[in-house]
Amino acid sequence: MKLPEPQVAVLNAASATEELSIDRLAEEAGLKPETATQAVFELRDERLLDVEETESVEYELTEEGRAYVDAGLPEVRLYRAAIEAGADEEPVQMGRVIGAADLDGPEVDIALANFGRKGYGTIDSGELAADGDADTESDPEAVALVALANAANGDAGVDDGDADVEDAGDAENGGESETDPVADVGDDVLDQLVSRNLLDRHERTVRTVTLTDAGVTALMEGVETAETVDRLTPEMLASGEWQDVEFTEYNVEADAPEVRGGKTHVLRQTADRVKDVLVGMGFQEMDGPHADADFWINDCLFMPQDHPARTHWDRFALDVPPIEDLPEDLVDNVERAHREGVGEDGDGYHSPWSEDFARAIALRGHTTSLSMRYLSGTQVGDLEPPQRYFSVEKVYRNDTLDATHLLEFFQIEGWVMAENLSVRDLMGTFVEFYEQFGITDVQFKPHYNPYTEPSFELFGRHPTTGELIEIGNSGMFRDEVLEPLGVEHDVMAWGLALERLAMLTTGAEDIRDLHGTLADLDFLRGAEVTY
Ligand SMILES: N[C@@H](Cc1ccccc1)C(=O)O
Repeated sequence: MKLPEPQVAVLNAASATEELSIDRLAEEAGLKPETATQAVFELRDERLLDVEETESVEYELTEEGRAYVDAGLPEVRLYRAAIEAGADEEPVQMGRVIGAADLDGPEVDIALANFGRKGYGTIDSGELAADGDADTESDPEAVALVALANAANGDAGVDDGDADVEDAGDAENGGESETDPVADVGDDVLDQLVSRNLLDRHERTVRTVTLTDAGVTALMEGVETAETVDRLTPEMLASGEWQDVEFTEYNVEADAPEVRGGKTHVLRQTADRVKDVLVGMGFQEMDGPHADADFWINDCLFMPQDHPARTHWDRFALDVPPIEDLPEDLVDNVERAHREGVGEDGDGYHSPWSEDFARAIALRGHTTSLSMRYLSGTQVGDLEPPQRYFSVEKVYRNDTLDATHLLEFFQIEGWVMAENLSVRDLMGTFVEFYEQFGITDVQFKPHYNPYTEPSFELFGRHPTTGELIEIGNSGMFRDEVLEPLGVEHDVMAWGLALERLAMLTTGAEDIRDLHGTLADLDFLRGAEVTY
């Protein structure tokens, strides 16, 4: 087998039985660590080496920690001074003890806090009492500090002069098995020292390398240095060897790692396609506020104010001032429709109706609020038939998250105003729309909405599970909706779920695979829609 020189050196230095760190391998192979690291990974890719990663934790004394190694912990100094002042016999004036303990500035607070915490004594109305039996000699924090300092000094100068102390299970840096100083110190003591800012904790990844069976076999069969080199190394540059070597030719057919560029999310692709289709069918786009007055979200739709969907269970209410600008005539008309009904035989709800509630702001639970705004003439003026409007926008519902429900999702809202519309027009529109997405068996089920009559739910068959899933809701707006708005023609309308459409076109079985924090990236990368 022929390999580039650094790989040959690393392979020869590696062992099948002993785990070696990359630094150690680099040293034995006479390579710079970065050259060795690269060679290690190349050899791993060729399955000649195994690389194992372990997290190691290192502790380093801070400047403050080092200062206490010599001077003693402030609380220990305070205790000694207290004993000398006889505070184990009877309480002593605190100021006297502090003075004698030679504590300055911030050390005073540190000493007092830890003195109490460790039960060295008590402080009461300016007097300090010491517990004569306290054993400051074996204070775990003090003992640990000294042990860590000794270990760090022992190491210093041997390697890189780093005064680091490593946690258990690490066999590098010198290798000689001394007892691990950190292993004897309990985790809670280490945590305490870190939180007192006497120790710094560093986490790092240590990679250890062993030969694989294939690596051993390769070595036994003989590994030679390839005559050509495939890259420049720092060593070649430093020695000038680069001038004499022959470089390997590029293999433009070699496998390369897969590079994934960004792509438009399937939901966005679906939304864009929906817009294209609807514009192609003669629709114009609506827009409007995500947070809107309940008036537009519900009252205009003849939704009684005590309807369950309007309770705090389903609604995301917002703690903001109520809406001010509502057309007064419209407010009156809507109130009248709710209380008394419309037309000659209209009846209304005869239930209380509060304008304050109507003006309160919430996140919209459907984009039918936009349809109300547009139909009322407040957005683009009064509209003469025929008119077609749509939106593909986000709505918010306090639902329970599951395979078919999200708390935020996109609705494909739409309506058509014309003279003499029938249910056939409504159904025909959906058939034409869904055909553009390859969905040819839309099914209709009679339904009830307070604002449409008749109403229909739409269902589509899931391509992989074969189950019928609900994909939309629709109907012809009632007079109780249209009359207050001043609309004198028929209006058919709908709200379709964009995510459900995407489930049918991508085969996603769980809506959460499509978007949100739980989205399945592999699924999304592979999801292909041919819109
Ligand atoms: N607002 C309805 C959809 C709908 C809109 C317009 C008319 C009829 C139904 C929903 O969210 O389910």
